[in-house]
Amino acid sequence: MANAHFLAFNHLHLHLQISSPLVSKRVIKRFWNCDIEYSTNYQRPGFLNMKLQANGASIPTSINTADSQHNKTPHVLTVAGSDSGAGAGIQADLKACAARRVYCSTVITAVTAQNTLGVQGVNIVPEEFVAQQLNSVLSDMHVDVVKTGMLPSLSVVKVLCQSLRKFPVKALVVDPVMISTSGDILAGPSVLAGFREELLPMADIVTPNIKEASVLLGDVPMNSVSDMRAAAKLIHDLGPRSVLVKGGDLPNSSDAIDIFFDGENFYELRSRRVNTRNTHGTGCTMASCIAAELAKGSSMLSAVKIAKRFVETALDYSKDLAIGNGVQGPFDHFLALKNINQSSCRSDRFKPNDLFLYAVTDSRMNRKWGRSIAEAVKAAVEGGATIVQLREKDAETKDFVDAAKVCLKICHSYGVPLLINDRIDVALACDADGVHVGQSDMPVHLARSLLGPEKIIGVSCKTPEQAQQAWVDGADYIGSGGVYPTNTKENNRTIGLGGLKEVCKASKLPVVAIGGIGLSNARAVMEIGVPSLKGVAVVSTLFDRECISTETRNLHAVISEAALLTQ
Ligand SMILES: Nc1ncnc2c1ncn2[C@@H]1O[C@H](COP(=O)(O)OP(=O)(O)O)[C@@H](O)[C@H]1O
Ligand SMILES: Cc1ncc(COP(=O)(O)O)c(N)n1
Ligand SMILES: [Mg+2]
Repeated sequence: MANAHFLAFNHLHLHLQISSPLVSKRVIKRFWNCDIEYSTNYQRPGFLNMKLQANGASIPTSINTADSQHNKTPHVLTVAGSDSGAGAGIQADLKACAARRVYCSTVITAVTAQNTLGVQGVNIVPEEFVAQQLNSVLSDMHVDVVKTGMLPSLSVVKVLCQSLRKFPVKALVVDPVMISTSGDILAGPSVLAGFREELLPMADIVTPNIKEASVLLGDVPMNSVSDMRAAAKLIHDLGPRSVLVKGGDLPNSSDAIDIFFDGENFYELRSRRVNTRNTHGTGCTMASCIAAELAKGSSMLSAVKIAKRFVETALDYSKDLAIGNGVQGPFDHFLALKNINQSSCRSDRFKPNDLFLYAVTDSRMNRKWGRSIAEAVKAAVEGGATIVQLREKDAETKDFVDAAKVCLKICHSYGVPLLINDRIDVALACDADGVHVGQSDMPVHLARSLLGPEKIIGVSCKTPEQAQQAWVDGADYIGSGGVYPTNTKENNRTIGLGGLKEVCKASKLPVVAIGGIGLSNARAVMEIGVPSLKGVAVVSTLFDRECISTETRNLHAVISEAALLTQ
């Protein structure tokens, strides 16, 4: 708030009221002969919306405090201890911030030897070195929000408060970590004075669990939601702008209930209690997630609600993870670990030769011959298809996802990748191996950011320019055609063998030829003699036939012979 320089009115009583979702307190400062009353906060990062009142007039004002260089990446600094088991502490904070898409820097206050059984050792970082880390980060990087976790000594608390006075930030989230859930002491009673007298009055929110709330208030009993409410009010009296008393460890409670108090109103935040042993690090994650949302510009209440929903979702997803042998395991912030199950995963990523005999399904043909998608796919892989693409233009989404899951199992049992045509959402929902997109479907670079680095992305290209672009955009292969006229795709320009050859020559990616290819012309296609051409893709040649597996075997024989001859 060094921005009061625009106040040129001398000898006036100025009343500045800045609309404030975060800060309810008003800070009064004296500049020259003016009394300026204001409260700070931002609705959007970098903007202060305020009302300036002078001599009965009221002027709404918005000050842009952003300095353009600094306003781009939301940034949380966590000041906390390291947990070698990586469920709590600095490691949880980094994961929570990354999952909430906020940059996180780290000042380490202690290194703990810790696992799912408990804390085996603590090594405190000397306070001068904590100060040095704080100075390194805060003097160089623009930090939006500071979040504190394990502060192992009074001197570390003091060093932190000094740094915060020297480098003010937009919000301070204090998780008053004192005792781990395993019962181990992470900060001794000497720290309490530092919390009460110095740190809490600077905090925008403090987030004790029930044990910590009890300790902060001199060991008051904490057995019920009404005890939590009373504690929230008393802790608020210690100076923080808001308080969240977390009830994860409340005895005999079928729901997970937290009490949020902003100095005026109480909010009882309730979620179902997830039945799991994997709750190590919930408190650290909660505080980091609140900090991350504040850094992005949320109001405090909304940040707390998002954080609670995030923890609940992550616990539910991770309820069966088996990491460590102790009573309390870590959870998965990225909701991704349990799908990495070796049996359902293909051992290799994409290989160009997977394109050799590429089967593309067609729902009309399956209807005509009275078969399900899964039956058609099974017959094609039995006959030797080396990759399958589900191209279901008129399927209902739910039916498509269900069928894709079944097809994925079938394909994987043969070591064959399964791709989905066009529908990134369906590919994500069934965890298919990848997608094939056309020039007017989802752009390849966006498909890549949605699907991640390991999925296969193919794109249809008719020209050398499109082939070059596919490479730049991060595709894995291109499909080029129609080589011959076809009924499967309306208004599809035929590029002929000449066009295919041009594309193959220009392509740094492997190519599969498509369009009107069958037993009679597959050999001519394979014989164009450009090394990037790896195979042929077919629809009617396999699926508009009585016996799919026989047709697949026959086509396999033809292209194998052609491949041998062109080697
Ligand atoms: N089993 C659970 N199911 C759902 N939410 C939980 C569970 N355990 C804890 N939480 C939530 O996780 C957050 C952290 O709370 P808590 O575990 O009490 O803190 P701490 O980890 O500091 O002891 C709170 O929002 C709490 O309600
Ligand atoms: C380094 C460190 N920081 C914080 C906690 C608290 O986490 P929890 O309350 O889930 O045990 C911890 N166990 N270790
Ligand atoms: Mg916990």
